[in-house]
Amino acid sequence: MNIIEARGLSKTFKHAIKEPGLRGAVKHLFKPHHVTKAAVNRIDLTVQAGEAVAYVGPNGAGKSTTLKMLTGILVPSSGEVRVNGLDPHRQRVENARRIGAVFGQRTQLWWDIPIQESFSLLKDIYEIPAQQYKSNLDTFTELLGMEEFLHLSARKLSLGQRMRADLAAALLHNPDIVYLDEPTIGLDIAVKLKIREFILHMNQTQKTTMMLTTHDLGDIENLCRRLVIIDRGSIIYDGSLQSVKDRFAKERRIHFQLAEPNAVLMDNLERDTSIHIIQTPDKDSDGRQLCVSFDRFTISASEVTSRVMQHGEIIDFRIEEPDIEQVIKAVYERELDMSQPGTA
Ligand SMILES: Nc1ncnc2c1ncn2[C@@H]1O[C@H](COP(=O)(O)OP(=O)(O)OP(=O)(O)O)[C@@H](O)[C@H]1O
Repeated sequence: MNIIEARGLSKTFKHAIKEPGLRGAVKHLFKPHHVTKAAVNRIDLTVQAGEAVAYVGPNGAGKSTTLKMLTGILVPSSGEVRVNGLDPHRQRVENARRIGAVFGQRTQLWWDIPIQESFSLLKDIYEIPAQQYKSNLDTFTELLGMEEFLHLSARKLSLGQRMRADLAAALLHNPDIVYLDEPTIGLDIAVKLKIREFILHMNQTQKTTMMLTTHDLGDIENLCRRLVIIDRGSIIYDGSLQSVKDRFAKERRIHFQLAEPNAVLMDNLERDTSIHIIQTPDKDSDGRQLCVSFDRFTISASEVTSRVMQHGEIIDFRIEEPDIEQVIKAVYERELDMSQPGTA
């Protein structure tokens, strides 16, 4: 079942163009000049109930604007969107009952009252049955380690404590779908792991659909099998994290353990234009470790291995997994053409 369905969804914003200085301000007052810019440009997106989707892209790509349209905060300029069969903006109240949202930079908790009181207010607002409320609160307190700060007000919490409380607040009413905008931003590794475990737990046990925007690749690798990349308002990739690696990680590395130091092999590799030596056997090593890199769209791993084997005996070898961080960085920096499938 599709829980999110967006077709041709767009949002444009009008930006005022002012000349600098007082003259520009006066001129703008009498003859305002605006340009219209598409923050989200005709995106199609469907998400199945129970999926965990990472929605990523460089700064200003349109991630938050998309989430705001899905939550009903912003009205789309054009296109269609349905969440749980509802129009998120027109049926905002009904939609809000069935979703949860965590925006890393803001809190939905009351600033000056104890966290447990905030939770209790949410119980009344969402009309959560007493038993469900108690069971969720107990489970969340345990999983997120909230016991020690339940009596404190949001104002007094550290960022990590507040994020845990915000996450609990967003899920207390058992929403079908939760939007998480940078849920681990600025957190230390221990809290990050706790939050990831909790998200994973809710996704797996309650089948809560998770839609997550993040710049933290650890969040993506640990939580989401599906990756949607948006750039300049358009979706440029929608697929698995693994296939991003398979299709776009150009450079591969192989680590060889040689039977013995081998000058002839090294000479041959130095002359081979498709293979680059990363780590030459030197005085510090025993001369038997060799690491080479190659462009996998130009030459295959088996061909590299066979070229090495032509000149020397190999005891062992290991192909290094491509670094997803480097791939995503290349996508953001527009070094990769996402419309071109890989050749291998
Ligand atoms: N209320 C607004 N008025 C005018 N322009 C806006 C508004 N909100 C967003 N924009 C513009 O829309 C574009 C997309 O912004 P958005 O916040 O969706 O990006 P993002 O992908 O979430 O970025 P980030 O990773 O930096 O949070 C940006 O160019 C931004 O300046």
